[in-house]
Amino acid sequence: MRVYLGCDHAGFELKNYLLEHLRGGGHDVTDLGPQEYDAEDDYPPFCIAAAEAVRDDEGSLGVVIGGSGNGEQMAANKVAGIRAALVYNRETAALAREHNNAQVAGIGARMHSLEEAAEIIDTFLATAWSGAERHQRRIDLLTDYEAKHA
Ligand SMILES: O=C(CO)[C@H](O)[C@H](O)COP(=O)(O)O
Repeated sequence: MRVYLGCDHAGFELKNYLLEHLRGGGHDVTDLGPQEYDAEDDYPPFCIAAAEAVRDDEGSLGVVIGGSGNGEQMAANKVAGIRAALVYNRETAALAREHNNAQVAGIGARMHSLEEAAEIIDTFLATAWSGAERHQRRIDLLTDYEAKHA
């Protein structure tokens, strides 16, 4: 799986942990930064860059990481066509793929151990979109709204 990562200072350690963990698991992982720890940095540019990379690479997935994952998920969702879901356990990670066909997971590094976060992200990456008609219908309604703002 091609995977794009972005974070802020609060997610920096987990981002680097996931980079090694996912590469060790055979994933093709691209780090959209930051490359250096900066306690004053801001998550939007890094998370938007990760979401844009996913948008431009059909079939890839992204992970955006912060303290809570909330703002990171919001940033990713600003990229047209991207569905980013906050994942906080294995079930929400699986449902984000099965029901929402989310291409990006947001996760809070302050909410989990490194190992637990890696398990959640492993689940997100390993779970397939169900393709169920009712879920596609709901996604289509979101896509329509995004296109028309009405
Ligand atoms: O989770 C986040 C956004 O949703 C950020 O990582 C968090 O707000 C950073 O906080 P601070 O600047 O106090 O370290």
